[in-house]
Amino acid sequence: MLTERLSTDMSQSVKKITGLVAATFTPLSEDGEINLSVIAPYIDYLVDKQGVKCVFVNGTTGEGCSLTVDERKQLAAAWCHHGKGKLEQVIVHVGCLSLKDSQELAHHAASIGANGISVISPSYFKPMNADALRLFIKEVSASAPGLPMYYYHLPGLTGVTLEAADVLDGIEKVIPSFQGVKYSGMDLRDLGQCVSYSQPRNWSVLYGVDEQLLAALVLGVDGAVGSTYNYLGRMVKQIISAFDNGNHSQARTLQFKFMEIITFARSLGFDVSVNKQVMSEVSGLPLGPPRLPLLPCLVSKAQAIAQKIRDFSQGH
Ligand SMILES: CC(=O)N[C@H](C=O)[C@@H](O)[C@H](O)[C@H](O)CO
Ligand SMILES: CC(=O)C(=O)O
Repeated sequence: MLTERLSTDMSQSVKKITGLVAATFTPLSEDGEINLSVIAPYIDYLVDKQGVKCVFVNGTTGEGCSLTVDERKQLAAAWCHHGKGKLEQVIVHVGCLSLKDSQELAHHAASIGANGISVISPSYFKPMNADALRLFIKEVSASAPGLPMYYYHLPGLTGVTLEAADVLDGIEKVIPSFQGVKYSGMDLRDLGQCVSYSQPRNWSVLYGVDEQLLAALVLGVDGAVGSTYNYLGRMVKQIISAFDNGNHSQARTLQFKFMEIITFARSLGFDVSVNKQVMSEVSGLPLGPPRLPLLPCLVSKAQAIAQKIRDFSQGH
């Protein structure tokens, strides 16, 4: 009964996610095991050094799909536990190829006090149409009916080309806990349609392509989830403030500088592995190597990118 009431009222009672959400990296030890001892200092770094108080755990950046269900539970629990009183939102990504695994992770996320869950489309057997994907998300949500559910749209990696706006259409009728979308696609028309559908429903639309955030802000997204907010959170907050204050030329100047960093990083082969090493270099946190099939990155590469980031942060 309580769950039912919660679910029905959810979209009005859940606070929108605004501002920046860091998509966290997963610390591994040199022998490839998850290294939970880094989570507490990692949270302090995000809050104190970057002013970022929301995290998205076990997503793309966190190599979620390369981890076991048990590892994902341990990581989610550590983020929730150490984040208590420090973080505002811990969103746990629970997407897996197996519905059962996703349900287990959703149920677990509710039991550890996560603030929300998110799910990516299965990508081996792909949903045939938006109905099939909505059904999958619904079945995951049913394992954590009291937790806000955010659809994670990432066509570039899943290969699922359904438009997010089609997935959202009518989804509130099947999933009472549905609360928005993390949009990591490039299609601004589809993104705009998601914003326009979400606004009257009080859902959150979070953008996920950091280097073109400004375009998404113009379209009215509520916030952003990204890997680079781990180490460029402070800078990107300035882009958002400039935009909010109507100082568009300042917002553009900063976004262009940000693009320059990403362009440089891409010229060196920027992937999650390089990104993770960059975060280790900038923050000093020992995040360790990535897990196969990602290959460890040359430290000199990450150092070159980290230097660019430092120059940028110091306003050069
Ligand atoms: C595919 C992927 O990992 N996207 C990240 C999150 O959505 C982004 O934060 C990118 O890492 C970032 O925009 C740099 O290209
Ligand atoms: C970047 C992002 O949102 C993710 O790592 O899942």
